[in-house]
Amino acid sequence: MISVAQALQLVLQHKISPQTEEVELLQSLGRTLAQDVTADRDFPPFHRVTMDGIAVRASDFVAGIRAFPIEEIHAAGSPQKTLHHPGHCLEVMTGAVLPQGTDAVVPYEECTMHENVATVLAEKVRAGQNIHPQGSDKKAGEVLLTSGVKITPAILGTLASVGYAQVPVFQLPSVAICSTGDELVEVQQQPLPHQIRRSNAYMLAGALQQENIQASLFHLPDEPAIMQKRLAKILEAHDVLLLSGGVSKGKFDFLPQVLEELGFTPVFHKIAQKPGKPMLFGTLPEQKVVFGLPGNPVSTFVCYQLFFRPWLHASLHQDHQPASAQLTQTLTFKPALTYHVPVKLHQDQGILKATPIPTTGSGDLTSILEADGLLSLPPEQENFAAGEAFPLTLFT
Ligand SMILES: Nc1nc2c(c(=O)[nH]1)N[C@H]1C(S)=C(S)[C@@H](COP(=O)(O)OP(=O)(O)OC[C@H]3O[C@@H](n4cnc5c(N)ncnc54)[C@H](O)[C@@H]3O)O[C@H]1N2
Ligand code: MOO
Ligand SMILES: [Mg+2]
Repeated sequence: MISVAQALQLVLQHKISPQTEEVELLQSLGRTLAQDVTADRDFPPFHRVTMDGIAVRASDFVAGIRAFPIEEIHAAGSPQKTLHHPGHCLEVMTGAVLPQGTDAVVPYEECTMHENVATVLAEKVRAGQNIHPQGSDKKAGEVLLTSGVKITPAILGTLASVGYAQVPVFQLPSVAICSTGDELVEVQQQPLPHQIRRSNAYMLAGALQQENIQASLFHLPDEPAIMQKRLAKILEAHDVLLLSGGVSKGKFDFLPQVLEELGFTPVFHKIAQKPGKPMLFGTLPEQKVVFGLPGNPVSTFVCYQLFFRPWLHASLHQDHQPASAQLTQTLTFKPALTYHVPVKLHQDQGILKATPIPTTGSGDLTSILEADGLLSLPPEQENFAAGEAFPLTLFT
């Protein structure tokens, strides 16, 4: 059986290379930028006044002048004005272009204004004060955003400031989520005593919505001929199959065989991990990718977080930041499997601490309600001490 690290490496080797598309600025939130973005002009584009007050020459103040006749009032949004006479000033508003011939702004709070003369009360006025110099944040042509970043509200603002009404982003794959199993009924149905509702499909659809992907939902009965026919149809319109259930050893776990008949090339089946051991991964003709997630709800979720999400982010050229956290209590786990423990996180004196959430196993969906992520305890160890740090996967 392959290790978690080997499985991840194989999954990442099958990342796709999406095309780019342009979307409207507001539609780009949460998407992945597909191009570097440079400053179209200096940031700020002019010497920007940062306080409402008067603009003067600092040398006039140093020479002893305190009463400055006001030549004009200069609002933000007006073209640059000029100071015509030494010893005079202009009233200026925050956001205005610093008037030519001035080099300091004294706020109203440090002046008295009387009959068109501003008297400076401050003890000091130095050149450059209350001015945001042109190009001091970024110079025209400098890279502001790099391709591969996930677009946040701050990035939206930056894109707006450089004129991106349309934003180049990577196209998202079209994903079909298929639940399998004759014990499953629709959410609105009242299950019979031997049935359950097909919750995995919605959990996966929700996780994908957080990635801006609107997946299509399907259900396959445990009947190979019907499964094959439906999957062939589903594959006509989708790049990725996210399957839940039907991949283990059961007499009705038909997926591996059905996929094979559709031209499936398995990359791996089974990973040395708990939960999620029976996971199946492979490809279909036309570069389609199949994730066969084990049906137990926690296994489904864990395999989504540990393998599908990194695959998606790598395909979209997004960076991945490895994380870790310290166990707060001692654990023992003997099988030679990576043990993914759902944990609740907290900070303690700047250190991220992870407390395992009690669970009855991978069928216990409620165990991940409280969880912030998974701590992955390595297979070569049996005892895990409080205070030891392990790799952490944060849930979305
Ligand atoms: N003899 C063995 N039996 C099992 C093994 C094994 O190695 N040898 N592995 C166990 C592990 S671990 C898991 S995980 C499961 C995986 O099973 P499948 O992927 O085949 O999934 P199913 O058999 O279809 O279902 C398992 C379980 O999950 C429930 N389920 C399935 N789909 C949904 C859904 N959409 N929403 C909610 N719950 C769902 C299903 O009712 C079953 O209870 O196999 C073990 N067995
Ligand atoms: O390992 Mo299974 O994935 O625990 O239920
Ligand atoms: Mg099964």
